Amino acid sequence: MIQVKHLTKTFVRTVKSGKRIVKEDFNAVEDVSFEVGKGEVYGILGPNGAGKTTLLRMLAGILTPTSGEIVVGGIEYKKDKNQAKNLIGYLSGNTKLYGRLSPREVLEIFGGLYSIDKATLDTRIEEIIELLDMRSFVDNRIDRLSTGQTQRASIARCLIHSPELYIFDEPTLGLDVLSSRTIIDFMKSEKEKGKTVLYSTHYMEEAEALCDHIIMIHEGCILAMGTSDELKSMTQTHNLRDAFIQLMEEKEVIE
Ligand SMILES: Nc1ncnc2c1ncn2[C@@H]1O[C@H](COP(=O)(O)OP(=O)(O)OP(=O)(O)O)[C@@H](O)[C@H]1O
Repeated sequence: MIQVKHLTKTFVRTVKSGKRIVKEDFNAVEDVSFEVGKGEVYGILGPNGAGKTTLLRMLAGILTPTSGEIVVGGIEYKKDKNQAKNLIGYLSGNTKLYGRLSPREVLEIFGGLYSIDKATLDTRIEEIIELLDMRSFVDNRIDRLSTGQTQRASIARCLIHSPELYIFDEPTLGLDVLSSRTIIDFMKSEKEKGKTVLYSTHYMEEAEALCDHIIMIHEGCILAMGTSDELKSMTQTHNLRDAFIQLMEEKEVIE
């Protein structure tokens, strides 16, 4: 469903060198390659600043890579980015919804942006309300919703055009167990329908339970990737947290 080949993003950062402040290039994402098949759930794990958001923003077509290639559903970004982006539902880490509207009104506006006809849109909105358990708050103002309800409304907005690939940046960050559960169940049910999910998280136990494959990244590079069992056996650990710490320590020793 998505192929990522040698993806790199270089930013400029400011560093102090003696008494001088100098600018230098650094790679927030460096030579990252992987492939996610249809109907798979891939988790991207990494500490703060590892490059997860930068990577997902490039995959969602929001940020232009410095080098490398992205192919979504057989369509190369370089050839037709808009067509490729139509296959994607992207949830950013800082999605803001208009507080005075209700989730239903947001969905109607986004449906209009995708030129979905009224009857199809009404049916789609009903499906999404069921899927994300939004019935009790779908007609309330967004600025009066709880954090978990607001997050579900943000996810709902990404679903309106029935994308094939979900790219979610920390969808369960800061949510209680019940709100997280709704979103995790949603990702599982979409996988069963053949949809593909690529998402970032800091929650190792969640990734262990949900993901078919895990990509561990550190300082922009892939540390390791595989199933949770493969990562644990490769590091001779019993959980992903220990596997990750071990892989980071090994990398630091090599450097
Ligand atoms: N537009 C930008 N310009 C310069 N540097 C940037 C820019 N965006 C991100 N960075 C830097 O790139 C690195 C990776 O940031 P990124 O937000 O991708 O990490 P992350 O893994 O998502 O972190 P977190 O888990 O804290 O959200 C960081 O050092 C960050 O400061």
